[in-house]
Amino acid sequence: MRLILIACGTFSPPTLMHLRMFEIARNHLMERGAFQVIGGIMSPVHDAQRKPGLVAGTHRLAMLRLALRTSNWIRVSDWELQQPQWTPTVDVLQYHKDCINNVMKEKVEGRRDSVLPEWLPAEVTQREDEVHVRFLAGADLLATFADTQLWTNEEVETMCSYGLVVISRFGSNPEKFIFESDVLSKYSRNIELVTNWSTNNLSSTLVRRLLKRDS
Ligand SMILES: Nc1ncnc2c1ncn2[C@@H]1O[C@H](COP(=O)(O)OP(=O)(O)OP(=O)(O)O)[C@@H](O)[C@H]1O
Ligand SMILES: NC(=O)c1ccc[n+]([C@@H]2O[C@H](COP(=O)(O)O)[C@@H](O)[C@H]2O)c1
Repeated sequence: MRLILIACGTFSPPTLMHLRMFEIARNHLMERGAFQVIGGIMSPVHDAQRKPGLVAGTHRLAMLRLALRTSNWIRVSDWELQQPQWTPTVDVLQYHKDCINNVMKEKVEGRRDSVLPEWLPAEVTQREDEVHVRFLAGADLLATFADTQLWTNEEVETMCSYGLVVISRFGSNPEKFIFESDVLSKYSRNIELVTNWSTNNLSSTLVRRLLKRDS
């Protein structure tokens, strides 16, 4: 099964752990044998999210591009930043999935109408079998699914239908969290939990704090 992993987040700033998250997920899925991870997408959130410490999207995009210079499979998508306002994550997944399907359809029909986006892996058009999109997140983001102020039940269901790949994070207990959520339990087969054995509590918040102190 061909798969593209997409991670949405603030990336303010991007850290080594954001990149490690992709590598850990891809290694795990490839070892399982059933998946061929053909690409990774990092989608920085719109400035309208207004989270404290969120630097301007142009800077976050530039930092992500620099961070991903040496990666041959993870790319940045600026689609969220280009929108007039914040986009719910289900729509971000839908947009990228539709775009992949369109490009594949054009290839099958011998057309080349659309300009290929920078985040689209070349492998997409090399075969005709479906490319699945899965949401990649740390366990702390999964935990926010319980907050009905942030996510509706329908959104959580849609996210689970795409499939989730969740990387363990210090202080989070995703197994317990899934068990305690009716929706997540229902879709537990679509949630791939991956243990990060080289635990590292690096976060953008910590980097911002240290930078502010010049340390
Ligand atoms: N150390 C880590 N281990 C596992 N996942 C991580 C780690 N750091 C970030 N992530 C994941 O990366 C994604 C994007 O994170 P985001 O930039 O939104 O927040 P953050 O890195 O936790 O930063 P902040 O400290 O500003 O909240 C999320 O899914 C988050 O769970
Ligand atoms: N309902 C939603 O679609 C929803 C809710 C909360 C966070 N998110 C996304 O999760 C990512 C991380 O956001 P926070 O940094 O606020 O946890 C962002 O990309 C944000 O857009 C989406």
